[in-house]
This record gives sequence, structure tokens and C-alpha cells, in this order.
Amino acid sequence: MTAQIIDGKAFALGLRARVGELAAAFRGSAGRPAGLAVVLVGDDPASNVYVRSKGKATIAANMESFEHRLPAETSQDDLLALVERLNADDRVDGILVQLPLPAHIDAQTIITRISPDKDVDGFHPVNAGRLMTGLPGFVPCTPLGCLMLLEDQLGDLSGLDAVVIGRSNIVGKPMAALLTAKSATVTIAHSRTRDLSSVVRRADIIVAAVGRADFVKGEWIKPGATVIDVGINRTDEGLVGDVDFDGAASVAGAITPVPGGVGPMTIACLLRNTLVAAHRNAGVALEEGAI
Ligand SMILES: NC(=O)C1=CN([C@@H]2O[C@H](COP(=O)(O)OP(=O)(O)OC[C@H]3O[C@@H](n4cnc5c(N)ncnc54)[C@H](OP(=O)(O)O)[C@@H]3O)[C@@H](O)[C@H]2O)C=CC1
Ligand SMILES: Nc1nc(=O)c2c([nH]1)NC[C@@H]1CN(c3ccc(C(=O)N[C@@H](CCC(=O)O)C(=O)O)cc3)C=[N+]21
Repeated sequence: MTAQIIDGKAFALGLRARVGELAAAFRGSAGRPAGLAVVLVGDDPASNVYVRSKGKATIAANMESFEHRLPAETSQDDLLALVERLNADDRVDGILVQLPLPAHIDAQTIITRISPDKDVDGFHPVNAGRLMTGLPGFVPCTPLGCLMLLEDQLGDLSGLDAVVIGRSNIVGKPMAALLTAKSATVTIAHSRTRDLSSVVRRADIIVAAVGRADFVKGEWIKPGATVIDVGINRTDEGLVGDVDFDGAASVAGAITPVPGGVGPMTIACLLRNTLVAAHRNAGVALEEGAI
């Protein structure tokens, strides 16, 4: 069997175009563009690339981009002060503080200071709690993008066996919550999981968010399963995911590539969340299911 390749890049471009149209309409009715502030502390090259591409995508979607680049030595108090300024700035609908932060800054303290109404990353404990309890709130962009690809591919997910490998607050845990809300039967695997290959072999849906190149092997995968590869690993062979792509593609039913799979969806969902935040913050109605 040869898997269908799930074209996340194309899906993301479609989503960005829809968001862009709605953002133009928002600008008309609110009298101002939706605004996204991105904060980068330090000069990590990968983070630099992400922040630049987020800024470009924001402008292309008819929104305003506010970039704040701070030196690596910035104190936690100075960063908190910037977050407070952005919380109070009516032009700013969404705030994203790029992770990872330098070691002297506690990321959780910063995230918790962002207004939950502007937390378009969905990392604030209030939004995490809303996701767990089924209340409306902001859902982290990467798992939201993965869910969109899965529903596009499979339709109804109810009753399907899903394995999420990884339990981080930004990918694994919210991914598992979303799949549970869609009535999949969800297993969360992590570094203490015993006999991971057997756990993975039962799954109709595999989401790999481990951070290790080519970690999930083709032999672990049930024939016909759908594989979502979240991993972004820079190797001598270039950018690769957490799944051994060639091995997996010969057994899976469908698989996301790296690059061109989940990554572009993350950015598209960030713009989507910012558009939703803008409507809520400005009190402008956004039709249910418009995006
Ligand atoms: N495409 C995109 O848009 C994005 C991609 N990423 C990428 O996704 C990957 C995961 O990111 P993130 O969740 O932040 O990473 P973390 O490092 O926070 O979490 C990794 C998870 O993998 C688990 N793990 C590590 N080793 C093993 C193992 N041998 N067997 C089973 N589980 C293991 C860890 O388990 P334990 O908890 O026990 O330590 C942990 O839960 C990275 O490659 C990252 O770059 C991240 C965000 C967005
Ligand atoms: N506050 C915060 N929010 C984040 O959402 C966040 C973050 N910090 N820190 C880093 C991770 C990682 N992340 C990615 C976004 C896009 C691609 C992406 O577009 N990837 C392209 C390739 C890009 C390339 O070539 O490097 C692709 O997979 O096709 C990847 C990874 C968001 N993250």
C-alpha cells in the first residue's frame, strides 16, 4: 500500500485565504484591522525564521502585525511589563510570545500573564481549562491544525482508536483533549510508555509529537492508518519529522509530510485564532462555523 500524502500546505493556504477575506470585512466593520503582536526574546535562528514568516502571513491576511524583538538578556520583569502593555493596547487582539524563552525567564509565568482573551496560542491555563471542559476558548494552533486535517481526511472520528505520542502542554495534551471531544478512543504515550510499538499498532490515528527524527517506524503502523507527523527536526539531511516517512508511507492510508504538513497549518490556525479574538474583543459578530 502507498499512503495518500496529506497536503497541509494547500489546506493551510485555503484557510488563510478565508481568514484574509473575513479579516478584510472585519476591518470594514470595526474601523481597524485585527492585530497580532509577536514577541521574540533572543536571536535563536529558527525562532527568527518563524517570527518573520508569521509577520508576513499576518499582513497577507489583511491584519496588522506588531513585532517586538528583545535582547536575550531581557529580564523577566521587563518582558512581563511588555505583556501588560500589549494586554492594554486596543489595537492588539492576539499576543504570541515565541517559545522557547531564555533559561532565566519562566515561560509559565509569562504565559499566565497574557490576557486569556488575547491568548491566541491557547497556552494560558484558563484556555487549557476551557478546552478540557468543553467551553469556548482558544485552542492551541498545532493540535487545532492537526484536527482539521484529520476531519478533512476521515470525516467523523467517533470510535476511532487514536494514539498521541507526546504529552506536552502545547501539542500532546491539547491534541488528546480535542480527539476525546470528537469521541475518538485516545491513548497518550510518552517516554515512560511500555512497548510503544504495540500501542501504536492498534491505532487508526497516530499523532507523533516527540521531537526525535524518524522515531516512529513503518512496522509499528497498522495498514491503512492515518499518520499526522508534528515533528520538526533539523538534521544533516534537512528538515524531517518524527516519523520514518518512507517506511510509514508504504503501510499507512494517509500521512502528512514534513515540511508541508502540520507546520503550515499552525500558522494558518494562528491567523484564525487572531481573527476570532478580534471579533470578540471588538464586539463584532462572527458567524458560527464561518471558518
Ligand atoms: N509543526 C509545528 O507546528 C510544531 C512542531 N513542533 C514539534 O513537535 C515536536 C514535539 O514538540 P513538543 O510537544 O513541544 O515537545 P516536548 O519536548 O515538549 O515533548 C516531547 C514529548 O515526547 C515524549 N517523548 C520523548 N521521547 C520519547 C520516547 N522515546 N518515547 C515516547 N515518547 C517520548 C516526551 O515524553 P515525557 O513527557 O515522558 O518526557 C514528551 O511528552 C518537536 O519536534 C517540535 O519541534 C512543536 C510545535 C509546533
Ligand atoms: N508561542 C509559540 N507558539 C508556537 O506556535 C510555536 C512556538 N512558540 N515556538 C516554536 C513552535 C514551532 N512552530 C512551528 C510553526 C510553523 C512551522 C512551519 O511552518 N514549518 C514549515 C517549514 C518551515 C521551515 O522550513 O523551517 C513546514 O513544516 O512546512 C513549524 C513550526 C510554532 N511554534
